[in-house]
Amino acid sequence: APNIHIDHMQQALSLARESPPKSTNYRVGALLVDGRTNIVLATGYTLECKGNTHAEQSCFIKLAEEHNVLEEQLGDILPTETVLYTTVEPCFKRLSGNLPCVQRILRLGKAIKTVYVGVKEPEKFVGENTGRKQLEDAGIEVVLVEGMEKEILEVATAGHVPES
Ligand SMILES: Nc1nc(=O)c(N)c(NC[C@H](O)[C@H](O)[C@H](O)COP(=O)(O)O)[nH]1
Ligand SMILES: [Zn+2]
Repeated sequence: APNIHIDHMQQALSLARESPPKSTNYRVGALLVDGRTNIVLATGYTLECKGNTHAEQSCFIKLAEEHNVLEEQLGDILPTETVLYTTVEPCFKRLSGNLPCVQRILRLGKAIKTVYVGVKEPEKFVGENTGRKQLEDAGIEVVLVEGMEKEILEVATAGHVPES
């Protein structure tokens, strides 16, 4: 039977393929979905929105613009069972120093209850990603969607120089 989570993760992977390759980040795709209706509320990919933006962040920026609110006010707008799909798990630290997506998700915890991820973040940039525990400690469920790891990582690292 078609798995709705695989369907959404495949859609997120298609979005990731739109991201311009860069050696200092990953090409990621993300979706915000209404968990009750499975309606897609927003899509995003790395560097979609202006500046050095992440896929998850681009979803939030676009929705905030659409509803004419600040990003941190989206908790009042989003359905209370909102689900985030992201091909690579949300960042907990960014080498750029920009606000990590785990923090962006935590402040929307009133609405975002579940995060589906395609792969854990590789340790290349910031070592082990400890974001999953931060989300779970805040009552946000993090679920690994299995089976797409290889293609997600190929897309994510397309901008990287092959390891010598
Ligand atoms: N989940 C996730 N979505 C993204 O859209 C993206 N690019 C990353 N990447 C995580 C990686 O740790 C950071 O890209 C580096 O730490 C560099 O930080 P910047 O991206 O320059 O802020 N992770
Ligand atoms: Zn991020």
